[in-house]
Amino acid sequence: MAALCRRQVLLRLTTTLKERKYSTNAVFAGLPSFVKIVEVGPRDGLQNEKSIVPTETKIEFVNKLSEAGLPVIEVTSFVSPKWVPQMADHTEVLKGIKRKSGVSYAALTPNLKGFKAAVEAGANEVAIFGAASESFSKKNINCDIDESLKRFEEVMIAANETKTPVRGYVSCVLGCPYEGQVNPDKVAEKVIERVKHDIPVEKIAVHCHDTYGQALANILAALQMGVSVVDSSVSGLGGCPYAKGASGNVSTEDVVYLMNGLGIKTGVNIQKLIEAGQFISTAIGKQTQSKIN
Ligand SMILES: CC(C)(COP(=O)([O-])OP(=O)([O-])OC[C@H]1O[C@@H](n2cnc3c(N)ncnc32)[C@H](O)[C@@H]1OP(=O)([O-])[O-])[C@@H](O)C(=O)NCCC(=O)NCCSC(=O)C[C@@](C)(O)CC(=O)[O-]
Repeated sequence: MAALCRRQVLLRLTTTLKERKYSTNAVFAGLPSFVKIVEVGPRDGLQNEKSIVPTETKIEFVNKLSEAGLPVIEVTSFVSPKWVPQMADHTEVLKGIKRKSGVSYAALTPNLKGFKAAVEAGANEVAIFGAASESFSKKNINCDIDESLKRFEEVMIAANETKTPVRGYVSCVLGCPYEGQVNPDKVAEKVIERVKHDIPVEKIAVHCHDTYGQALANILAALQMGVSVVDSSVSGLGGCPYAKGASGNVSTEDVVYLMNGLGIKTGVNIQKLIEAGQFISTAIGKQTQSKIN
């Protein structure tokens, strides 16, 4: 009897979530009322594509994402073209996009050389990217963690001078494709709870790939811990060329659908987002990984 009641409650909740696609009331107490979505599709999504996506296609893709209402779009990366040929047209893409007021156009910068080029090309913000795993750090940026921190310090000093906002990625906080489990002392077992002691929770973002189908569950858990910035990639594009076996990011369409269901605002127009996803999926000849299309 009790089990039946629970099922009925769950069914009702599921139906309510579907009906409340555009609701403004948070269904669960304690969740943020607004979530900032950082769209990483043009960078994280396309960096792993085997054939080079034409620059014009990338520009149109970014423009469609801007029109969908995404507040931050990670457009490209200023990394070595020998390491990631797909991002070699970073400057042309950043200079070619139609900038929408209020949108921040971001770029990944592994070192000072990348930072200078990104700012010169018009990046509004940059991202440095380290790892909690020595193996991944070496595979991805060809140096150990200590050396990477020295490079990031140089970027931070330069960014301070130009007043460029910097975001910092820490890869592999929940596990490494080369080392497996990551030492909890390096990141802390309940990572958000631990990191919250040192960094205000509003400065923390989650960036989930969906390799094991756990991304949405992890995002919801993060929101319940006070996080309100979520990275995602339209159509679930992507993966990292230096992370063996990593699948694409959680799809932006799925994240926005979840937020709509929970009554959390994002400012994103889901229909335009779906169209942007269809555009890029067709352009690269891949099926969308999103459930919402
Ligand atoms: C970091 C480096 C550059 C070190 O690469 P390196 O070979 O050790 O660099 P180096 O300092 O020895 O220099 C070698 C050559 O690279 C050049 N170089 C040096 N820096 C740059 C630069 N910024 N842009 C362009 N060229 C650069 C430099 O000028 C030199 O040129 P050469 O004299 O041989 O002609 C390289 O390892 C690299 O580019 N790695 C990037 C790998 C990458 O982009 N991975 C994917 C992004 S990370 C990711 O996806 C994870 C994330 C962020 O999404 C979070 C998550 O999901 O976990």
